[in-house]
Amino acid sequence: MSAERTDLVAALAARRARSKTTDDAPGRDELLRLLAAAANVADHSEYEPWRVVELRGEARSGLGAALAEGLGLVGDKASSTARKPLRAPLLLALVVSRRPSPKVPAWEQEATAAGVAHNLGLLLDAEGWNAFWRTGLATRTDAVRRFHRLGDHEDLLGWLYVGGRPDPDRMDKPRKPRRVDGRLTAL
Ligand SMILES: Cc1cc2nc3c(=O)[nH]c(=O)nc-3n(C[C@H](O)[C@H](O)[C@H](O)COP(=O)(O)O)c2cc1C
Repeated sequence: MSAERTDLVAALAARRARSKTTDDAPGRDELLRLLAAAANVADHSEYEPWRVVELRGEARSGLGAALAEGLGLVGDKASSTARKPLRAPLLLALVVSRRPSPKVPAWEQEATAAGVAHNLGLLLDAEGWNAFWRTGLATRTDAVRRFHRLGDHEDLLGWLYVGGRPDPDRMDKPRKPRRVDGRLTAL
């Protein structure tokens, strides 16, 4: 096995979602570079049924308000929900953008979009950023759809909360290897 392939296995095994971030975040050029690699997924008929929306600065407060509205919250509950997107400097909204097709059903297009999202999270992690995929009960509410300007053929898959690592040189405790023996069966 080549060294590059071994690195990929190690990067996947080491990936973890860390919630604490600094205010540092990857810029647009870095995101485009990582996205170009993350987009290299299995994609039936190459519909590219996905897109990603960057939310920085005030846009995160707009999302917070939409989350509270989507859940019909008022008062303190609305305020605490509205603060949630401020936990990271950059949120990447993950959108499945389906195309009507007799050949490639919706679930296949969703699998492709989810693949891009997983890849992007992994690459951000491997490049030293924090990336935490979050959703919530408000994710597919009308208020949140409107905020992201989704079309009728689109749905959110959640957000990657992205930021810097407070102490990049600190080694994480090695995580227990995933137990997968019962998940690989044969017929
Ligand atoms: C579609 C999706 C939605 C998720 N939503 C949340 C969420 O809202 N809150 C949360 O704590 N974890 C959520 N997670 C799980 C975290 O992203 C993360 O996987 C989990 O905290 C375990 O950490 P790990 O990825 O390092 O194993 C979600 C994962 C996926 C794939």
